[in-house]
Amino acid sequence: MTSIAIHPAVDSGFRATDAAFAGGTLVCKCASNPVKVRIKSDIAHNHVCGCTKCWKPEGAVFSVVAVAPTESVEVLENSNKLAVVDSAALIQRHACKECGVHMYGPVEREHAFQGLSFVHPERFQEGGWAKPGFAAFVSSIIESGFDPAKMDAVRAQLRTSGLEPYDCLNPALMDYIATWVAKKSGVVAA
Ligand SMILES: N[C@@H](CCC(=O)N[C@@H](CSCO)C(=O)NCC(=O)O)C(=O)O
Ligand SMILES: [Zn+2]
Ligand SMILES: [Zn+2]
Repeated sequence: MTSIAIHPAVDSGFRATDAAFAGGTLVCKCASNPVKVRIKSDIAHNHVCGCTKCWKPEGAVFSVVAVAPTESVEVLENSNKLAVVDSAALIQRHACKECGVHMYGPVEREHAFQGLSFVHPERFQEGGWAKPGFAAFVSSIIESGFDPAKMDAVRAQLRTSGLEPYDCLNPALMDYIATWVAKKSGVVAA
């Protein structure tokens, strides 16, 4: 059976991870004057995402995306090349206007993820970051034109790569969001 191009970092086997990884510098794809963004802490909840909004490298069906505290994010170079993709979205994805890479996406609105920024660790110039732990928004790949008849094959391939498929986020994050909502509404004590 032909395999599906999930994402280059997944399909080629993950690079070694380093428990001591404490951030690095994200670099866009521009050959000259690349945007550089420093992440001054480790990333968390790294996952592959099939949603239509996350940036994916050429040919990939999924993105690889994680979070870091927004206070750990600092644009180092060429900030003039950055623009927000969709100012109405929860995640304010700051993309390079020339090469299209999403460099960081802070959540500023009142939400369980407020204070976190979404980043694509494959753009770290350093190795060592934690590999993705699950697959999110898998059914959403159909919204980008993926053949619905191949969804069983996609989910099987994700599982083979150690990425349990979910059609939203994983249970830990969904429980985290629901707990935040329950505390905000008062049905659970804050
Ligand atoms: N079916 C939609 C889903 C889009 C979506 O909700 N994406 C998630 C995950 S992004 C990284 O995990 C999300 O939280 N989006 C918030 C936002 O994009 O601001 C689609 O595919 O478009
Ligand atoms: Zn660029
Ligand atoms: Zn996404």
